[in-house]
Amino acid sequence: MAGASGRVVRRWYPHVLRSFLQVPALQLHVSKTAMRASQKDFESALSQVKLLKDPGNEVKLKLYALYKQATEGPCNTPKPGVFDLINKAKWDAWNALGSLPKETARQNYVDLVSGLSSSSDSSSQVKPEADRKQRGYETLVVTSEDSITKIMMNRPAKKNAITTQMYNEIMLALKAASKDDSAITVLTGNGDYYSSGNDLSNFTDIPPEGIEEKAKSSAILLRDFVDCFIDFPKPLIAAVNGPAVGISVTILGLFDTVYASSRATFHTPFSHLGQSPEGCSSYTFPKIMGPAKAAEMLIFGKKLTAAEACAQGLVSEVFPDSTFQKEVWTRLKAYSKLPPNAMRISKQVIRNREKEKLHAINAEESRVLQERWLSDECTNAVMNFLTRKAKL
Ligand SMILES: CCCCCC/C=C/C(=O)SCCNC(=O)CCNC(=O)[C@H](O)C(C)(C)COP(=O)(O)OP(=O)(O)OC[C@H]1O[C@@H](n2cnc3c(N)ncnc32)[C@H](O)[C@@H]1OP(=O)(O)O
Repeated sequence: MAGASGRVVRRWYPHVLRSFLQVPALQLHVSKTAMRASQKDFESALSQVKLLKDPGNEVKLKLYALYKQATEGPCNTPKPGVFDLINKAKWDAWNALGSLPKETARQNYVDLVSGLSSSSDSSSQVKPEADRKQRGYETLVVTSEDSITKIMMNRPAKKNAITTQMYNEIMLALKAASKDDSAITVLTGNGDYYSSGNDLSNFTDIPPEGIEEKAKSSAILLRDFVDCFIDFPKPLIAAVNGPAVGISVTILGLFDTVYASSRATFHTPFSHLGQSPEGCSSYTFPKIMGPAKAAEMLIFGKKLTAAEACAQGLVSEVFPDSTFQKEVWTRLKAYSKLPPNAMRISKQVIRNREKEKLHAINAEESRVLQERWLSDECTNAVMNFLTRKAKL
């Protein structure tokens, strides 16, 4: 037991101490302004600190140490025992200030509080939309706030059908989100639909090399797209704001959590389109809901309500449509405050066991679809959709 507790202290404390000593305001020399903080400034900083939002343990330790040094001088109490973790951390922080003069400690305390107040003012301010929105996306709105990166599909007039450009932009946004400082990433849709799946007009853009080349490049795009979801390292949440079709449904099996509006439906009409399952759904769906239920969706195109999808394990929770946004974002903001490394590692432990398998399944599904796209069944179904209005 002694060994275990001792190890915890040794591993985290030097980090606290190091960062404590690196803060310029706390360095152990008398700065030009060090003698200027009056008792009044110090008292006002003491009142101000109570109004700040929680600055985190490291900063609280720094504040504690400076307060003690400013009011009592060098550390003068016995060192707490090794298992008294909190008091020992406080004692160590104070003791590390050595013989720093009381006036300097008072000034450093005032400087630190003043820095915290200005950064807390700017972080609580509602940032203008233009600042939060990441530039460079035409089919998405990508924002990062409250440790959450939100990727919103943004073709509401086309029910967020996924064009080649949107596939590419989603991949870019996921790659950027995997490296940014957000804790969690959310995919959602703008408007009444989550997404109507693959934009069927993708199939009309045939290159001079012919239809085979189109099928080949589409299979590569599909495989790369799904790979991004398999490999995404942080918790990935779908906020399914409305009906979802095709590939927007199948990839849900690769998300960590799926929240759905009560208005959402889940539909994979692959046979109707002369196509076959993708997004690793040939593996994830039978695993999630059992083979019989999966077959009804993937072979017969049965549409599920949100409640049915939840009962079958594809959806984590359903919220009434009228409160969907409010309830989901409140929940997500709470989750985004959990320790990000622990969440990442938990996801890795869950996902790594299956990663290789998922990549192999993705490759196989993409290969089969490449052939399907060249079939008469598929060509006719896509033509029927694209000419349906002309026929009316
Ligand atoms: C690189 C390739 C990878 C491929 C991966 C394989 C992926 C497979 C799939 O995703 S299969 C699923 C494909 N999706 C569909 O089959 C859905 C087709 N759309 C519909 O059935 C309907 O549009 C609807 C039920 C989604 C909505 O119906 P309704 O409410 O009546 O609205 P409209 O049909 O009038 O739609 C409005 C507007 O949007 C256009 N649109 C909607 N979905 C798509 C789509 N998937 N592809 C292309 N265009 C779509 C629709 O044509 C209307 O456009 P308009 O106003 O006429 O210009």
